[in-house]
Amino acid sequence: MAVQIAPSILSADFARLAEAADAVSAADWLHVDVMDNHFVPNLTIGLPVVESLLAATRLPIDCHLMINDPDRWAPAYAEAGAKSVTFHVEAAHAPIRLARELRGKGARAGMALKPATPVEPYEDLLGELDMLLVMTVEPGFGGQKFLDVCLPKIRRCRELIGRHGLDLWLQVDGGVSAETIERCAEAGADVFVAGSAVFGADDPSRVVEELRRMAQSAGSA
Ligand SMILES: O=C(CO)[C@@H](O)[C@H](O)COP(=O)(O)O
Repeated sequence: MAVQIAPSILSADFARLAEAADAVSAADWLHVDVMDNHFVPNLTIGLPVVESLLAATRLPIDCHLMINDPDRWAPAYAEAGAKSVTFHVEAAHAPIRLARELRGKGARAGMALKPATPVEPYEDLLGELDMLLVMTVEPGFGGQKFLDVCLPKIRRCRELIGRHGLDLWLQVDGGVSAETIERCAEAGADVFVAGSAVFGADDPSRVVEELRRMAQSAGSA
C-alpha cells in the first residue's frame, strides 16, 4: 500500500500559510479545508487564498470543499491548479457529472462522506472517482476526537474498492494522529490527513515522517 500524508493547514497559522507549507515539505500533499459557514458551521478560506498558495508551494494541493453547491464552485479549484478536489456527496446535486467535470479539468476527483453517511448507496459511483474521503470527525473544525465508529466504514470502503478492482485512494480525515493512524491503516486507508497532530508539533516534518512510517507498517501487516 502506498501511504500518503496530507497535512491540513486548518491547524496552521493563517497569517503564515507559505511558511506552514515549507514546514511540511516532506508531505505528499497540502490539504486545504474550504468551509462556507453553511455546509459546516465554520468559515475558512476560498479560491483567492488557494491561488496564492498554489504559487507559494511546490506541494500539490488537495482541496476539501465543505461547501454547499459544490457543482457550482468546485470546478474553479481544478481550473486554478488544485491537483485534487474533493466535494461532499451530501452537498452535491449531480456527483457523477461533477466528478467528470473535475477530471476533465485535470484534477483528481474526490468524494467525501460525513461520519453518518454510508458508502453503500454510492457503490456504483466509485468508478467515477479518484479518491474517497471518509470523515472521522464531523466536518467543520480541527482538533476533534477521532470517531472509532467510522472504522468499519473504512473497511467496507476498502472491500468495495477491491471487489470492483478500482484504483481509488481511500483518505481519512479527522483526529488522525500517532494514536489513531495505525487503526486507520489496518482498516484500509492509504491517504491520511492530519492537522493538529502535525502543525501543533514543534517539528511538523518529523511528525509527517513518523505518521508515514506508522501507517506503512500497520498497512502492510
Ligand atoms: O476537514 C477537517 C475538519 O473538518 C480536517 O481536515 C481537520 O483540519 C483535521 O484536523 P485534525 O482533526 O487532524 O486536527
